[in-house]
Amino acid sequence: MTPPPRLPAIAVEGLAKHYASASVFQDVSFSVAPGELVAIVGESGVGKSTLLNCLAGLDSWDAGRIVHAGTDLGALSDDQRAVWRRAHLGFVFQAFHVLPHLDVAQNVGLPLMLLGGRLDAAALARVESMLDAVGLGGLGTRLPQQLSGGQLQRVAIARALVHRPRLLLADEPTGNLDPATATRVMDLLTAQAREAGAALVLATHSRDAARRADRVLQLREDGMHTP
Ligand SMILES: Nc1ncnc2c1ncn2[C@@H]1O[C@H](COP(=O)(O)OP(=O)(O)OP(=O)(O)O)[C@@H](O)[C@H]1O
Repeated sequence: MTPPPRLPAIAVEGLAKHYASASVFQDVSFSVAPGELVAIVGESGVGKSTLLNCLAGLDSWDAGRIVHAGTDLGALSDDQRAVWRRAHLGFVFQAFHVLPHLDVAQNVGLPLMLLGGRLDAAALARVESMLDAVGLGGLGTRLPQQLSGGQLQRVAIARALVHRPRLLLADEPTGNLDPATATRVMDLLTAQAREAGAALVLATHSRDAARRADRVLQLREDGMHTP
C-alpha cells in the first residue's frame, strides 16, 4: 500500500500584503515540503521580512492563504496563533533578539518554559544538549552581554530548535556577522534543521547562504519566481 501523501510544511496561495495604500507584494504562492530547506532572495524592500512575519502569524495579510501542515493560519485567533507558534515554530532573527536579563541557558530554555511552565530535569538536559550542539557548552550561566555576535546567533539557533519545531523561519540570520562566523552559523543552522527534520525557510541576501538550500525562490512584487 502506498503511504498517504505528506502535507506540505507550508502552503501559501495568492498571498497579498500592503501597508496603507502601498502594496508590498501580491499573488505570492509557494510550498515547502517537510524537512526541505528553502532560501528566499529578493531586492531590499521587496518584502522578505514581511513575508516571514506573515508565515509566523506575527503580521496580517490582505488576501490569500497560509496553511502549515494542514493548519490554516488565517482561521486561527491571535491567541490560537500564539499557541501554534509556541508548539510548532522556531524563529531566528537577524538581530538575535535574546533577552538581556536572562542567562544563556534561560534564553535557550524559554520555548520549553512557555510550553511546560517550568524547566524540569528533562528540559534542563535538553537545553544542555542544545548548548553543546551549537558549541556553547559551559556558557549557560553567562549573560548575553558577555557573548560575541556569533555566539549570540548560536544562542538564537539553539532557542529556535530546543522545542523540536517542525518549522523554522530565519530572517537574515547572518546579516550581522563577519564572513567566517556567518559560514559557521549557517553550517550549524542547516545541520540542526536537517537533523531535526524541520522545514527551514531562510530569507537572505547572501549567495553563500542561498547555495546551501534545496531550492531558491525569488520574491518580487508580483509574486514568487524561480531565479
Ligand atoms: N510597519 C510598516 N509600515 C509601513 N511600511 C512598512 C512596514 N514594515 C515594512 N514596510 C515596508 O514594506 C516593504 C517591505 O519591507 P521588508 O522589511 O519586508 O523588506 P525586505 O525584503 O525584508 O528588505 P531587506 O532585504 O532590506 O531587509 C518596504 O518597502 C518597507 O518600507
